[in-house]
Amino acid sequence: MPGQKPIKVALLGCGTVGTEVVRLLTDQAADLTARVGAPVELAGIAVRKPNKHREVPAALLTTDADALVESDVDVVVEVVGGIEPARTWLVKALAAGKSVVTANKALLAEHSGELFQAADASGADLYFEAAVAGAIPLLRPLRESLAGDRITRVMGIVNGTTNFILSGMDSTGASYAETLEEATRLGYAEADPTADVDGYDAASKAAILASLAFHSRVTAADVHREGIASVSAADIAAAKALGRTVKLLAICERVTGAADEQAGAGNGAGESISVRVHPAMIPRTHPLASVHGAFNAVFVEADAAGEMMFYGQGAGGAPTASAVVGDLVAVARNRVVSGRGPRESAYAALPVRPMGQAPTRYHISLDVADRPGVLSQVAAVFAEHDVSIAAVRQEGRVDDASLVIVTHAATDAALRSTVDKIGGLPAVREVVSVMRVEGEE
Ligand SMILES: NC(=O)C1=CN([C@@H]2O[C@H](COP(=O)(O)OP(=O)(O)OC[C@H]3O[C@@H](n4cnc5c(N)ncnc54)[C@H](O)[C@@H]3O)[C@@H](O)[C@H]2O)C=CC1
Ligand SMILES: N[C@@H](CC=O)C(=O)O
Ligand code: NA
Repeated sequence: MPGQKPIKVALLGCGTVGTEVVRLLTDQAADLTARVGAPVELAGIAVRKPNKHREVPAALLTTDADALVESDVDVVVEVVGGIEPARTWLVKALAAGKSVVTANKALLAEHSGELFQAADASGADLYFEAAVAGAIPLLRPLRESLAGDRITRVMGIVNGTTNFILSGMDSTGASYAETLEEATRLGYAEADPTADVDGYDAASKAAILASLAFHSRVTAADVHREGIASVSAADIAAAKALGRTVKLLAICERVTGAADEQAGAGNGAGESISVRVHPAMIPRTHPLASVHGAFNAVFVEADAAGEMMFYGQGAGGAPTASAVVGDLVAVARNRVVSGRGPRESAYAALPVRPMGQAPTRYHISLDVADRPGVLSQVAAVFAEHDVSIAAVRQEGRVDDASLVIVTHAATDAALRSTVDKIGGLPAVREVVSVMRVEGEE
């Protein structure tokens, strides 16, 4: 490409991901030039403390991110994280016609409308493959490859830190604190790991996935969220005893039917969506059960394509940088040919169903008095709430018994009321574990 004007890039942030972005841009410079059709040139790297970045060229470092965004760059790559000042930088860059590549799921899950509007107004590109499931190509397949199909469900493990913790607790019996410390050391956890363990990170990713899958604008506030802090060793043991394991799942489903309209949740065409993040027991034979450590995996179901599974590294500096640089190549190539990538597609505007109306299944483990009639008392409470029982297992001990009940699908509200009432029965000594069950009929 002799004589071809370089594509100038501003890099905002140089931490776990940013350092690897610089390394890939340096190591792969010749190949990237060939793929883009022009050299890709780092014009500057905005950091907070330049003396802490000996691994990148000192001449490129600046503490003035605003000036770098306003300079004559073509693309702004943001790997700082958080809402502000990232939001202001990116809106400014897009408004000025600069393309943006970001890994910032928290920002996209709250402000994608504003960012896409700014991109549309100026004709710039907004790409964010790294924001969900790190290295795994997932958003581009949803936005582009499956654009001709009708997606019905997206379900997966999208947070590496919590999967690392849950797999560790399941396989080695390591403590929660030990595994979290290790995940932070390996660069998987967010700057504030409560975003991971409390499910905020997965909820942001679920919002992004649901928006793309269902052509609707879903924000993090629309996502029902439960983290893993309440998952106990007893839950893991109860799961194991029944051939199951516990995973933090992000589930985005298209829900159809007259029930939606009756509940005032539909869109007039009988469709709504359910978007939720919570721990769930899945069978050990389910493909998601074999996803260990910080790996991510996402199942996508579509009418014509059927079932697909995307699997790979969802966190860590180098894997995430792979997705960032892949997006950078795409937006740079678009600029070379004066083209544009796909825009936001939120035309379907499907409403999000409240969690209370979402159909789920429960696994309930109880410590009960071992005397005649207890099982029928418990069963009566299920019947009263119209919750159907799929399986019961009872193991007697000297003067008490362990009772495990698995339900059929029922609304979350009905299941919660059932568990509350059962906990108050005199014959029930303790509700040992309550967890949703996914991945089985
Ligand atoms: N680490 C991972 O595995 C993944 C991270 N991400 C996302 O990538 C982004 C970056 O993550 P990490 O690299 O892990 O974070 P990090 O905390 O390692 O790096 C962020 C960098 O931004 C710098 N920074 C903060 N405020 C700044 C400011 N005002 N001006 C200039 N620089 C500033 C910090 O000093 C730090 O070096 C986040 O949005 C994160 O959610 C996405 C997927 C995976
Ligand atoms: N903290 C996140 C990093 C990637 O998004 C995770 O643990 O998955
Ligand atoms: Na990805």
